[in-house]
Amino acid sequence: MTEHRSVEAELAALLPGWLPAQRWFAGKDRPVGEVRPVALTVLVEGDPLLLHVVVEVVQGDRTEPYQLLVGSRSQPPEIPSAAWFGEGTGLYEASGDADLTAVLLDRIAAGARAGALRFEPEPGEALTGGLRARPITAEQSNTSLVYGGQYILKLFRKLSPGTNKDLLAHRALQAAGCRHVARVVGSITGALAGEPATIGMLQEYLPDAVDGWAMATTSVRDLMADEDRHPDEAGGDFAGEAERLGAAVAEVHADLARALGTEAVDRAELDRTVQAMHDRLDRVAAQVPQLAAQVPAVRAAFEAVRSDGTAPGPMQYIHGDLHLGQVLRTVGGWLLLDFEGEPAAPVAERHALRSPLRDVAGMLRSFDYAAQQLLVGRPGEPETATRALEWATRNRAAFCAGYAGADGPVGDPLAHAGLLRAFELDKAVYEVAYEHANRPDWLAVPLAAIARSTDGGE
Ligand SMILES: Nc1ncnc2c1ncn2[C@@H]1O[C@H](COP(=O)(O)OP(=O)(O)O)[C@@H](O)[C@H]1O
Ligand SMILES: O=P(O)(O)O[C@H]1O[C@H](CO)[C@@H](O[C@H]2O[C@H](CO)[C@@H](O)[C@H](O)[C@H]2O)[C@H](O)[C@H]1O
Repeated sequence: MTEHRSVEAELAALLPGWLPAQRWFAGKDRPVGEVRPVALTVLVEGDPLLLHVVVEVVQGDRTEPYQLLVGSRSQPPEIPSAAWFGEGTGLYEASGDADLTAVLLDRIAAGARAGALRFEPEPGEALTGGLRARPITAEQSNTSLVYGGQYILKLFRKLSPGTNKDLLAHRALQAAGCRHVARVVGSITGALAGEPATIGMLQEYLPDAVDGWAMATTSVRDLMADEDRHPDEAGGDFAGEAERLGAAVAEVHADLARALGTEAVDRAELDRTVQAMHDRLDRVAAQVPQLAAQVPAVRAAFEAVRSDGTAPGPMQYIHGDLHLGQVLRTVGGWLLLDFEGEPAAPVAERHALRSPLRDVAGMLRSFDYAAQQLLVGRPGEPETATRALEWATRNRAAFCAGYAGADGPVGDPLAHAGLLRAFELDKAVYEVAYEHANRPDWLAVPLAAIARSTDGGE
């Protein structure tokens, strides 16, 4: 068995090289300096060994805590090579080791404790233990494990003190009787600087659900397969689903407002909102030179919000990073997932009350992405580009109609055109930074959207 002290030293040496390659690592914008293991909890003792480890990642003047599951065993497990922290070290990220991760569900079912970690079922939940887990392979900001097709456990990678917003929003919506979220059945709480901090959320798993991104991009492909048809004539038309999705988002907004409260917007708040959009634009333009040409026009769209006198409706808890990959179509309707907000946003910002129009703007951007992703790496196909725009226009309109019809807190989103446009541009600016750091090939998608919007082309 490896001594835990030497594990700490090995992790401190290996993680600065390993962390930046992880999809869920949120600090890709600057180099990793020191990585300090600050809390080790033994979950499985002996050989194999499973440790829960909290590390502090130092990047210049920024220090952020992340969690890892660290495995070690004399018989190497069958796990992807990328899970090894370094060649020949014997230490690996253990979320893919099904023999070890079973213990997490069992501990939640038992309401167990381990060091500072508290494993708890939600009140009244009787959970089935003894299930093996497989990690979800999709690109994610966190790591999720599916237990026997029954439960899904999300391990939040970047940690923050208090109840994670995803858990908080899910619990509030569930208590409000909302039919558009998956049931929360348990949680894991750790400690950060002596304060409780959510580290995991267990939910019912919906095995037959399909995510909105897969459905929408299938519809786009179907359209492209027949060049004589328009989106409303294609067999795979998505507009009915887009409209139902709009209604689901409006209902979730109404439930969040009822459950967690609202705040009226005054002039000062509107000014802060506009200033925050300018500030983000400054930060992103400094990192991504390709944005430079659009900056003046984007600024003008932000300023128009100040002068056009449209109030963004009451502020409330919102989803915060809504896109087609965050919604699941089940036989019973649409579900919204992952209420954490933008992965890069500081925790106070994620919990801040905001205009629900931001979520509408996020989803409208996503319809644009679903259409434009086909053009990534295929410039110079004007016919395809026109048809992609047609698809996006139809589905964006259907989404807004669904939202308006379900009487969400802002009524008809299109009645707030100036603000909606500003929020969409602000989101696209965020996406420019996101793509620049994570998927440079896709940078053209938000850049083209900004160009279209500021040329008055949308
Ligand atoms: N309750 C669920 N049932 C089925 N699949 C789910 C469920 N919750 C999440 N998923 C799947 O897991 C993926 C990642 O979930 P998400 O909450 O967005 O994690 P992350 O915060 O890591 O992005 C989703 O895109 C979805 O495919
Ligand atoms: O789902 P996450 O919380 O990890 O969100 C991050 O990653 C998303 C990509 O996976 C990113 O979304 C952007 O790309 C999507 C297509 O892949 C598109 O549908 C979204 O509209 C677009 O914003 C998201 O911005 C980021 O926070």
